[in-house]
Amino acid sequence: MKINILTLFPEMFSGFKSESIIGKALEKNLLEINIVNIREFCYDKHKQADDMPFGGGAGMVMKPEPLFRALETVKGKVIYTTPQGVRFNQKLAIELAQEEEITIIAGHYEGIDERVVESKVDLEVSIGDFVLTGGELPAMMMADCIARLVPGVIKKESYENDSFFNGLLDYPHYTRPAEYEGMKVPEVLLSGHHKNIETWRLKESLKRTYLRRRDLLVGRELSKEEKKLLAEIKRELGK
Ligand SMILES: CN(C)c1ccccc1CNc1ccc(C(N)=O)cn1
Repeated sequence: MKINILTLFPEMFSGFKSESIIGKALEKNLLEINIVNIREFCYDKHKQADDMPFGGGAGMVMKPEPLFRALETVKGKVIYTTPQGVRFNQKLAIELAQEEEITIIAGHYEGIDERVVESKVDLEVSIGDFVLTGGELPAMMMADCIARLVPGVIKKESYENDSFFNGLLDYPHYTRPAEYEGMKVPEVLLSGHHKNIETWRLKESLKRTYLRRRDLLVGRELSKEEKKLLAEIKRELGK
């Protein structure tokens, strides 16, 4: 899979590409992340990437020419990160991870000229209802979320236990020491009894989802076991 990111600030992506899981995945050529510097496509003397808005008003708008030129050099579905977009989520990440190549435009200033959106952008995506100085962090977040779904980037087991993978929030995690500052790890996790551990984890996931994100339970089919555990949870909570 290849992810192109068009940006005026390529240096923002150097750590993202060199460190940790993404860094290793790129080393192993499991995927490709191609950072395209929009500035290189500004052919005028002052390399102007933005200009004043027609109709007046504060702020600047990213010029269409450099973006059209930069888009000529990449392929795949074109995504534009903007507060006006559809909400990014794991489901969309999974869909995008099926693509051979995608291109993400990281906007700046007040955004990009609408003619680029109308004629080149396939999907406007928002990572949440808040405003950032630029689209680079949203682009990085989306690339991270999509990259970890590419086979080989993370171990299959941990992907299968992802929050949202089974439609529930994740269960609590513990590691050594077994007791710290007087706080003990739940006994069942030390028992080596895999079935009991699996049941405890499922119940904790259900409890957390029920308490923190009951909306996630609305659209979700519950297995017989999950229904039983949820009934236990409600009794225990006295709700
Ligand atoms: C400057 N702004 C407001 C802007 C306006 C239009 C496009 C891009 C930007 C860059 N900023 C962004 C981008 C995305 C998100 C998001 N929620 O996904 C938040 N902020």
